[in-house]
Amino acid sequence: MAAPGPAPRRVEKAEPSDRGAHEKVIDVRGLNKSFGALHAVKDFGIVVERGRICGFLGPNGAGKTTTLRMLFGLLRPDSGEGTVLGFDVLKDSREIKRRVGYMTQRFSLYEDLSIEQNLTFTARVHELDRRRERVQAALDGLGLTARRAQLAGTLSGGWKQRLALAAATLHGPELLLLDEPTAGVDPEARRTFWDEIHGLAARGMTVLVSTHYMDEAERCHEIAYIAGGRTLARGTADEVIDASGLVTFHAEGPGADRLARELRGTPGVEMAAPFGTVLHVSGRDRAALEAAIAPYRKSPLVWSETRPTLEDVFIQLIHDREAAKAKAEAA
Ligand SMILES: Nc1ncnc2c1ncn2[C@@H]1O[C@H](COP(=O)(O)OP(=O)(O)OP(=O)(O)O)[C@@H](O)[C@H]1O
Repeated sequence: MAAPGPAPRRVEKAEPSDRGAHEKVIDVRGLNKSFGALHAVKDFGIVVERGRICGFLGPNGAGKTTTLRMLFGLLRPDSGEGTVLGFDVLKDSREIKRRVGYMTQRFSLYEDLSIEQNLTFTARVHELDRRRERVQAALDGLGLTARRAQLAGTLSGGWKQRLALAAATLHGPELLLLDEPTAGVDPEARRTFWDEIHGLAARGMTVLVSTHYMDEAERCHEIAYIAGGRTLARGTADEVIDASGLVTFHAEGPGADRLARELRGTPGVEMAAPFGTVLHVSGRDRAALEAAIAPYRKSPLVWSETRPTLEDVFIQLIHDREAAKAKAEAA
């Protein structure tokens, strides 16, 4: 498929040989996308360097899929600028698609084709050379050579996702955009999938992966958290936790988990949530928080200060957003 007119040039001058670890594989700013009256993505910007795994988090409807689709060139941003793999994100969608692997939220392969047929079909769609060789390498990589004739629809959820990953990487992309790749997959299969992601990143693949799982967020080199189309937090997990300014105490002992309701709404307590039999209580005003929990700091409960988790921070971010929204509506 020849593109009409002159071939797009990478905006950055770097050639493959001199592209180092700090190359900005994704470098976009001010991306906006609306669907009618709904402003789904607002002034989105992100830089992800080569070989990094960036987790993309946020509540349902936050704008993650829309952003991934814009970065892949499937959806044209209404405004914004920047590059993906050095190509202009607004103008060079064809070049970007050739070099990026995209795994959609739903299993998008053919369930009534065999594993091998799915991979061969994908190789044809990408007009790849050495198809047989590439498909064989993918089958070997998956450990599925013996089961090459098995229908994809008969695979377990975890294996389906690994097959989808093999299909998404068959054309040798430099960047992977993964949209909730392990949703509904059991913990062991998720772990295997993540080991593969880390293996790919160690070999120079850059990955932007959306997820709702906190353990997966913690397995990323860095994260971006968005809600209502806006980026609310960005950095490594430690940086995001530090920037939150949250102070967290946890209480253990009989009935600790049941204190959550009592403490919610008390001045100084911005979040109170049970985790099993343990209670997490967080706030940003240490003095007010300590005053709020003081009446309960007695036997048989054992209290200690703990580092906030990413989940504590994300819950906090959502509360802040809802409070700001309520205030704006009331004004
Ligand atoms: N093609 C479309 N037409 C109209 N509205 C859309 C379209 N695609 C997405 N939206 C809306 O844009 C908002 C953002 O959706 P998006 O799928 O990007 O969120 P998300 O963060 O990926 O959510 P989830 O975690 O549930 O997958 C939602 O309100 C969604 O309903």
